[in-house]
Amino acid sequence: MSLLVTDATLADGRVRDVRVEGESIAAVEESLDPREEDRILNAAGKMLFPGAVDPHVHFREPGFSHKETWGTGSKSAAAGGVTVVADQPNTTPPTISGEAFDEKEALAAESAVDFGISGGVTADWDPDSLFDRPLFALGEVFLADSTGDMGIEADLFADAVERAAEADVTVTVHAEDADLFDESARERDAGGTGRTADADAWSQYRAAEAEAAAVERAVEVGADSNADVHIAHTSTPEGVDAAKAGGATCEVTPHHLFLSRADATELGTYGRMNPPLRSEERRAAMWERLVDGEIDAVATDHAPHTRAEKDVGLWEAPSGVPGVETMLPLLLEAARKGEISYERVRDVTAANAAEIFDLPSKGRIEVGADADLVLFDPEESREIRGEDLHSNCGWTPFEGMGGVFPETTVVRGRVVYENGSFEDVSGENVRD
Ligand SMILES: NC(=O)N[C@@H](CC(=O)O)C(=O)O
Ligand SMILES: [Zn+2]
Ligand SMILES: [Zn+2]
Repeated sequence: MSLLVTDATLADGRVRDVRVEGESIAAVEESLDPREEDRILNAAGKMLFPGAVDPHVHFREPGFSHKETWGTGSKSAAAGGVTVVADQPNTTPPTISGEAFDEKEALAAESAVDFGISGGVTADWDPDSLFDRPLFALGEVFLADSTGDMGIEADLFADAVERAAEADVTVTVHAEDADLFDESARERDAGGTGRTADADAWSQYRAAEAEAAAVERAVEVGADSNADVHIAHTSTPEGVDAAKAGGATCEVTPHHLFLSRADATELGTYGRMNPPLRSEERRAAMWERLVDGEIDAVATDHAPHTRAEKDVGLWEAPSGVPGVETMLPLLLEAARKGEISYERVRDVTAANAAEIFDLPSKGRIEVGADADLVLFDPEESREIRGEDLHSNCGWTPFEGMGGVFPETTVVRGRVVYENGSFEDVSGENVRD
């Protein structure tokens, strides 16, 4: 199969024709002649980006198919322009052994987009069999409990980092120090359930200081073993600065860029996640660090839970929000408004994660790269609505905000999504 995308505007403003042969990009030229067998995608007036690489999703299988499946999660990814996802280990069973990895990989055959599977660490892990598998990364390694209660002790963390360094696998870290959580915040909870709860008490509880302290520890341990450390979902400028000072890479989620404690009261438990929403001032500082180039990548931490699970009190509700379908749309909307450049959006959603996680064929529109592509009309902004999205959870914390959504998403040369419809194709493990 061959595909010819004509007159596409690239992130840097160049207008190009792009020819796809098989799974790869074969040519990027000012003008290419169509061949008889070509499927033509007329991109006049539209922009073409490399498919986004999201190194942090929770697609919930095995164990929690009522929240999300590889089928629904990956469709949500494709409809949002994400062509590679990396799944996290807090499933049931947790991905802490070779056997658990194999079980998850079999389920991931349902994925509409390419995927990676990361291995986790608990006191019961089996590093020998786990490192025998093609891990996307070791992590997220939980320094404090989050969904799945996989928080680990300092000694085990140091052992795990050493093992990962020996295996040349990047370690991704959920960096919060539970010793610095403010237990007194529980008393300041005003009550209520679901939307009527006030998630600000959650932000007070999992205090901002707890992040930088844990990041500092993680980068120190990483330096001792000469390991590659990547800090997951940094939510504070202090956390980012500690990561960069320690030589680590880091990511930020869309919810820490586009939401803050100012939204927590309205969101209620639907705004409860780890790390929690931060002050408006810290949110703005994160945005600055993203635009400046200090934050390496945007990753969604797509963590769906059902409405029934969220419609309880603040301290009983599970942590996490969905986001894989709205990351690129929110960033493209910000670019449309001139708040960030298209080139920077391209880099933080695709090229940088591909580089950090060693995916040389992903994340760029160049001859020889995988033909993972997203086509969109940069002026076509619409309201984000939970009911329009494809995640099984059916809600979004970004309800009512503007987004520029993909029209067409291509994974290794195959159109997987076009104007609301999916084609029945399956993704592959990026490490196979
Ligand atoms: N971020 C969250 O609040 N929740 C995540 C786990 C995690 O990434 O910590 C989940 O799996 O639900
Ligand atoms: Zn986490
Ligand atoms: Zn996560």
